[in-house]
Amino acid sequence: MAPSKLKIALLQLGSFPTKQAAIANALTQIRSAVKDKGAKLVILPECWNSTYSTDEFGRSAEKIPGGETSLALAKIAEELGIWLVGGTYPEVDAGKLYNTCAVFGPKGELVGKYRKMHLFDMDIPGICTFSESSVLTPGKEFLTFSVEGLKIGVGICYDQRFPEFAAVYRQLGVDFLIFPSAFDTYTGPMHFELIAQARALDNSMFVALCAPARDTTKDYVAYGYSTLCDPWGRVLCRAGEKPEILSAELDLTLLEDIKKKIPVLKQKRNDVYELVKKK
Ligand SMILES: NC(=O)CC(=O)C(=O)O
Repeated sequence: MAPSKLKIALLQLGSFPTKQAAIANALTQIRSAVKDKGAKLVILPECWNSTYSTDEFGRSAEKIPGGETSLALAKIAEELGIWLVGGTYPEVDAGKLYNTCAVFGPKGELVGKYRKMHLFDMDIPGICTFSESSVLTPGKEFLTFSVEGLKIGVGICYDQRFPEFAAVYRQLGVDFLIFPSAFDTYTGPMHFELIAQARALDNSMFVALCAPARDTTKDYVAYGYSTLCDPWGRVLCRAGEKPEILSAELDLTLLEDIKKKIPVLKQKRNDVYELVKKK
């Protein structure tokens, strides 16, 4: 029988002047999440090993697998025997750049990679203008994997704004949707927690948003406030602005509980409307 609990940790990582220093810090935090908090699944934030900027993507991009970040993450996943959702770092493949999340299993194997599907093109004059689509190529593939019977899906930050995206993962049988994320300090307070709760409740699933810590010396100031919601849409825990290990135990019995008590997933009117995943 599949276990009814799963210990996880969201690492809200601070920023560092070099990629090597960011990797060294991530390895220290991963060890602590596993050894001190007992996490079996560890999640890293969006763009945790470089500056989040369109100029930087090309400079720090690497091959996945094979690049230095992937090698370090694969090694620590194997050493600790954990599942590791490696946050995101820029990937280069056949001359194209992607914002990619690599997932590693307990033998250090690459379980799969997910490339951000919806690129972050926001224009709020005087506050935040960002155009990922000016340098990045969007992904097209969903990524799912299972940990102790729990089916998990991966999205990245801006993807969470698209309800259909999470609904497709629901159709694929996903019960835990993970988004490495880096909202800014304008949209973060308005939308971050609201979206996490909405996606969790819409789909009767756990939702984790794992963000970098706030660093006000950067051009793009990440909001922080990594958040975990349960299938009832309740916030189970949230971080503050600073670096933090946010650890939690998922009570997997809540999945069946809400599906039984509020059976909206069974009551979709597919005779009237329908969501279709292409391919
Ligand atoms: N950084 C993102 O991809 C998205 C974001 O910050 C927002 O939607 O707001």
